[in-house]
Amino acid sequence: MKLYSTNNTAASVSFKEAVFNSMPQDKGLYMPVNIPQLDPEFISNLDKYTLPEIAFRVAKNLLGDAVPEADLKALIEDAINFDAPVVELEEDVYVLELFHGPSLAFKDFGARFMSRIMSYFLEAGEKQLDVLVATSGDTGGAVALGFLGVPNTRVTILYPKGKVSGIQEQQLTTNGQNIRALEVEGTFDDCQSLVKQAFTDAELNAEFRLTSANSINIARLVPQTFYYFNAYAQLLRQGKSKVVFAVPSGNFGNIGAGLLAWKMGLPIEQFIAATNANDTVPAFLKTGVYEPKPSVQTISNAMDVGNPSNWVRIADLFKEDTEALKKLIIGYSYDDAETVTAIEQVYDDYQYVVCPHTAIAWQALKDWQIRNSENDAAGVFLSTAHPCKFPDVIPARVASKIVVPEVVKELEGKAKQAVELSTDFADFKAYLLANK
Ligand SMILES: N[C@@H](CCOP(=O)(O)O)C(=O)O
Repeated sequence: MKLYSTNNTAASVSFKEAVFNSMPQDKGLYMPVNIPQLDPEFISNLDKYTLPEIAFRVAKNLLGDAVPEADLKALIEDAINFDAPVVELEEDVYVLELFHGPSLAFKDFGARFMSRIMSYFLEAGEKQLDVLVATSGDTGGAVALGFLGVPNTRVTILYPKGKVSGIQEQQLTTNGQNIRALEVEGTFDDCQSLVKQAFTDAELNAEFRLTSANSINIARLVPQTFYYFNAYAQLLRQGKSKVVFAVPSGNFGNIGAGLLAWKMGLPIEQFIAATNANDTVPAFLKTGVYEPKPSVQTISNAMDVGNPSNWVRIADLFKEDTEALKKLIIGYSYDDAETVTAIEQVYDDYQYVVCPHTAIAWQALKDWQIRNSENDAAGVFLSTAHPCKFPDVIPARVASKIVVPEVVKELEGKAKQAVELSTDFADFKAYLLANK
């Protein structure tokens, strides 16, 4: 597998280099030079395969010989050791539950695969890997658990103070060992820009071996393609072969992975990019003007991203063909009041509790289906996090129905360990240098 930079298509690095560099020095993002099509026979017979089998075939198709087959198989079986069921709620409305991993969010796919691939590539005696990660809520917890105790790695999580849920904060800040948390007096975008600046800082790069666990790292996107194929496999088992995916979207890594799956030949008819008030992409899809704005705080906090990192990858996939992009991806955005209404509606219609991000995707799917009533594709909305992570923003009558998993109960009483930080890069740099 070779990858280029979205800012320089002539550059070419190996998968291992792309994983460790995270992003090219020219500030673009890595993209595969080739996105090989999977055998159509395999795709039309996906229903015969298990999730680990599908994941292996998809990963092998993308990575080529970057990891020997037996090692790749073992790595996937270890990383993706939880399910991603598609549940039918009504005719042609399905939820893809992506919250059955240890941090109860879809980020477990990316974080667990990434920690294992990095650990696999790290050689004995090499310098410690310093993993930097910015989070608006869910990435941080998944990365913390994915890397906890992984030898020769240290994770530094930056999160916006007061803008993540109580359980998300506990997941980020109570781990100790090789995981540390920085509580930034700013937004997710501030956290993300501190991390990105660190990657281009000569002094920090000389001192540390820096890498990122955000979806700017291609190792996060590869495993996120698996569940699109696996969802299709489940639909095939129910006699459905046409599909539309509604994807809760913040940093656009999730939908970016779906588009990679589509490029590999998965017959997805439509992507619905569902956002909260941070509607940079839906606004672009309507007006043609791409105008990142500072993020605003919402109750679907993990999607509070004003300048989505992965949009450059998506634009790159379509090169100059904006019309094709706009045809395949439709954008919808909702404010907090609409989000709460959607949570209540989902509960009233199906006695099913969703998190605020998932509610937005459901609403977008329903709105799309109303406008496209002649289309008989199965509509699948992605459930990106377990609702128990957001008890305070879900109306009490619905929240009272949530069954809280054991892993959350275990967080109770654990002490928060976090260092407060300003949004000034000089402070972040000083912290890193003083805490080697
Ligand atoms: N939604 C994210 C924000 C970071 O996005 P990522 O996909 O680049 O890690 C979060 O929950 O932290």
